[in-house]
Amino acid sequence: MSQTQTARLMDGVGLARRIVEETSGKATELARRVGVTPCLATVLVGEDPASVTYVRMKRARCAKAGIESRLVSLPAATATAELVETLQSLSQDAGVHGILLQHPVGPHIDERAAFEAIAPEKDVDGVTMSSFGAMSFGLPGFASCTPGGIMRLLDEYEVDLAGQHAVVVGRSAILGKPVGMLLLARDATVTYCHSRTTDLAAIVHEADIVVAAVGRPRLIRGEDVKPGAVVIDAGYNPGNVGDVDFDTARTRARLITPVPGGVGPMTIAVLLAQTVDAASIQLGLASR
Ligand SMILES: Nc1nc(=O)c2c([nH]1)NC[C@@H]1CN(c3ccc(C(=O)N[C@@H](CCC(=O)O)C(=O)O)cc3)C=[N+]21
Repeated sequence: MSQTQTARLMDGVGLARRIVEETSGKATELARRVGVTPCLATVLVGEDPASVTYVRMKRARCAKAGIESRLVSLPAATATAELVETLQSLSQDAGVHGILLQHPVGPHIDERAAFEAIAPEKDVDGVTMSSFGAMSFGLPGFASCTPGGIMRLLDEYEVDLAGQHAVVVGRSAILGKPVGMLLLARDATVTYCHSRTTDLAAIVHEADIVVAAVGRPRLIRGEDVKPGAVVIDAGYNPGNVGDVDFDTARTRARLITPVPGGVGPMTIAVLLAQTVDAASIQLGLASR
């Protein structure tokens, strides 16, 4: 008899919806108490079609949640100094509670310098060194949205992390690296893999939890997955294709996130939640 198992899906759409509803309630309460609508400023450099789509999705979700969204569109040729000035002025604008600089910004811009121009208290996307450091040390601050969303999904499905081997494939500043730190903070045993890793498949095969975050379509295949593992696909390749070969991986995994409908909606939900939290803190209605 064939023993093909099918993983349970981790539903990012449903959980994101609940987080956005709760966030919307908090935004309404804030407006009622102090007459202020939480405001997220999104800075977009250039007109990369994928970025334009993501920014549109984020703004639509803000509107639904009662969050004001301010779009600052800059030409692709914008210099680092100009972008830094824009982010500094948004950082000083009392009407703006959260700032998101859409990544990537183009090769001629020093993206790190730009991120660092975001005031930590408005860094609702968790991209600054200050946010990364705070998160790594377990201090108050905002986590990067995708890592934050992944942790909420793992908690929703009651995945035990302590002592478990978590393999993170990818080491980007706002996804792979921080999700590894969050898993470590929960006592997982964390291995980072990346483009220079020798025998990726063998390491992934040892994982109780796999987080795929490299931007290589369907890199992680079913045969690489240890039977019973939890598979989180944080890839967002063109055409809504993840970093995991879903059809083969789901026959071995215990739990798996689909793309679309897994990590993506959670990223936006965490962004909105952190924007309202930032507003509450800035308005003196909550502490860090
Ligand atoms: N500073 C910065 N912060 C980010 O968080 C950030 C960024 N830059 N640059 C680009 C990536 C990508 N990203 C996604 C967000 C939502 C979906 C999402 O919701 N996707 C839907 C499908 C999308 C659709 O329906 O077309 C899903 O997976 O179900 C995907 C990708 C955030 N990013």
